[in-house]
Amino acid sequence: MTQTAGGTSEVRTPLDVRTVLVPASDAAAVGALVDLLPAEAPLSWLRRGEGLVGWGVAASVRTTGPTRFSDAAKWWSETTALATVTDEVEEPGSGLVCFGAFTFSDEPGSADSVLIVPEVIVGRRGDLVWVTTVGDATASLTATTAPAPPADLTFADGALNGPQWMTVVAHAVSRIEAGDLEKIVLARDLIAEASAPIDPRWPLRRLAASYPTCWTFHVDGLFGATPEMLVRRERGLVTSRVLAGTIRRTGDDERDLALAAMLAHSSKDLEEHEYAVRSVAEALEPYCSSMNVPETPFVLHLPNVLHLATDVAGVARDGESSLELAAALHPSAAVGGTPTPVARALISEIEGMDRGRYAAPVGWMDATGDGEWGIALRSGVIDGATVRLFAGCGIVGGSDPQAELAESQAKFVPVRDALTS
Ligand SMILES: C=C(O[C@@H]1C=C(C(=O)O)C=C[C@H]1O)C(=O)O
Repeated sequence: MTQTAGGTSEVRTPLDVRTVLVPASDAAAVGALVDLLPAEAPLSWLRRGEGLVGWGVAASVRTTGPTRFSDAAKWWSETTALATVTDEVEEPGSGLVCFGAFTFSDEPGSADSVLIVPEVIVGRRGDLVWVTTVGDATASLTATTAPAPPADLTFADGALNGPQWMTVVAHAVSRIEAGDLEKIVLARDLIAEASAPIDPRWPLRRLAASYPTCWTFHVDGLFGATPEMLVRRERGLVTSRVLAGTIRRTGDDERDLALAAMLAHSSKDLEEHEYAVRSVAEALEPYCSSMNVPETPFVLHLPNVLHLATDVAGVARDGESSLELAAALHPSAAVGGTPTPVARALISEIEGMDRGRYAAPVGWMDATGDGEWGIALRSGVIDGATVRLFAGCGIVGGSDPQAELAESQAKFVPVRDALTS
């Protein structure tokens, strides 16, 4: 049952949902959740082996344009209100759950936004493992056959080549220095082409293994391992992990530690970071009764890069769902810029490509509205034998186009390596 929100009213079939706990004796025998996924339309949200995987489509909705979040949220309220749910687990992520991915832009473009209710979901949190089925679906908890690697993969420039993109970055710097705006995030794309359709489980398994501290996702062709949590709502607690400010790792631990110290004191990176934190704190404030916004960022170590990071936390004031909070936060200055409207307009004017679902909320939500929405970074979109990869960089006054190009290369590494090695 796929619907287009805002269209004609259709008769909705109420969903019959059942969540059962996998007995502790069997839970240990369920291996990595990512290994349970079938090749056909797998859904994934995993970190350190915990999270949710799903498959099959019990219901879905597609939305576009400036009302894409509110249309999806309305559909979810209606869907949850109609459903019959038996849930013996009652953890965030048990019972009725949807996965979702949204477009970056308000402009209708090549991609749309989507919420999908899988027929089967398997969740793991600590020692708990549960299975949710919708309707007559049955769940198999055995590993599926291993996916094959992409065949004969080649990479090519996307919309702009490196020198063209550096010209765009230089133009943005001149606009910042002229006082038009303070920060803009500019992205670029690469196109990977295989000789046969690509099985998303290949990069997913590799990303989950190589980037355990990131959230490894796949929703409707969009996949990646993001280090950035736009918003999580769990039983009244709202948290967000804001990243901005990046240094490439060298592979030499001692040099990387020195780089981490440099990053923590780099005024350019601290400025870029401050804009991102402020945008999240200001957007969350109306929805929280109290908030904690640390004054100083920490350095997040990933295998390819180091980031300045700040964990913002708040207590939810009212009943806004995690998706409504994500809509209020998107796009934060970590992926848009400051001021947001000027940065968004300049992105569409000079970036030269359609971001699709890159740099927009991706994640899941349950019937209570609890959920996690990451920012779809370190990501790609699979379409048959083609993958479009994305990477972007925060630009402030004084940013060097050559250094930003190198930073974007480092941000392509997770998906690039996951496809090839
Ligand atoms: C835009 C991306 O990353 C964002 C930009 C960063 C930066 O410019 O330092 C760091 C983390 C992310 O917030 C990306 O990975 O594509």
